[in-house]
Amino acid sequence: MIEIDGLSRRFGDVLAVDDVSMTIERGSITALVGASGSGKSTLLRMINRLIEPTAGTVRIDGRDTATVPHETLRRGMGYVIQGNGLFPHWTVAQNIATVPRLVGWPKARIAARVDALLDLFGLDPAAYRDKYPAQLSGGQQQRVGVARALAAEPAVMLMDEPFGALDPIIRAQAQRDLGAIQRRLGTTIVLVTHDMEEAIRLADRIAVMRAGRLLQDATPAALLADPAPGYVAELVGASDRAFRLLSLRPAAELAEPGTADGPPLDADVSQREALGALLSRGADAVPLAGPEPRIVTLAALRRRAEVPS
Ligand SMILES: Nc1ncnc2c1ncn2[C@@H]1O[C@H](COP(=O)(O)OP(=O)(O)OP(=O)(O)O)[C@@H](O)[C@H]1O
Repeated sequence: MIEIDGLSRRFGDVLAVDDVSMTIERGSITALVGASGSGKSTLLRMINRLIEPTAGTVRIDGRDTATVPHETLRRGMGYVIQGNGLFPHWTVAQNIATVPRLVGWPKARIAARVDALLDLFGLDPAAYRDKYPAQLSGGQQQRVGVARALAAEPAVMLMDEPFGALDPIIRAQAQRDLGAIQRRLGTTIVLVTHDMEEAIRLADRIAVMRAGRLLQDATPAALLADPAPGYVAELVGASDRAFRLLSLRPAAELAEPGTADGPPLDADVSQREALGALLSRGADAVPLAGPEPRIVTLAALRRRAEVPS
């Protein structure tokens, strides 16, 4: 668990982070969102003390990070930045092995870990371990960057716009990879992003920052259903809120007994996908695959999408 308490950082006249307190549960993904200059990166970098706070504390599993030597703290946390920061003259394997080597893992354990991570990220170890970063696509480089940050099995991973430079399709793939790996390894992830869709898709909690202050820290569903008035409500987007709410939940949740025309939708589609099918079929109800005949109706979706004004 990461406990941030009264954390501030001043740069000259600028209060980049202003008295932020929040708790990040172990094994969760927290997204920091907000406009450019709102203090997201500064807050992130104070967690591993790449930036020293002007005031306040960060405790990790109860231990004040001010009492931990910088080296130890940073090696214990993965850190990924936009553009991946791979060493160009090192092979993929050498890049991934950076921290395990520093902390003195035996060679065989490092080699096994490198191959396991390449596998995990869908890169064939035999084909990729000896390549140099310039021989990889941008998406592959980014995956190697994330693999490197995960190499020494850090309990905490800090990510600053990790997917910012990727095109939309590769970005979606990278987000799915990260979600799957996080669930498998139980890593605690703090992620800075400009992209609200990314935050909604990936995060267990979304922290919205503005001018250094934390305005709201909530689950995606709570943020969409009940955003703080003003900036957060604007950011969440009044017109998109209904769609975003529907994209979070499965259609099966709203299923009722009955039959309707047309091919059944897969049992695991989201409510948003069910709405899409209803609109494109011009129907009031669509069938949903399953052992019993069941349908999702436009009326049920409409009730679900209603957000208090
Ligand atoms: N090293 C520094 N020296 C002086 N000012 C800084 C420094 N780092 C950040 N700032 C200022 O602190 C404020 C917050 O910056 P920060 O990079 O944390 O914002 P951000 O929300 O991450 O922005 P972006 O999304 O553009 O990366 C900005 O006004 C920035 O100019």
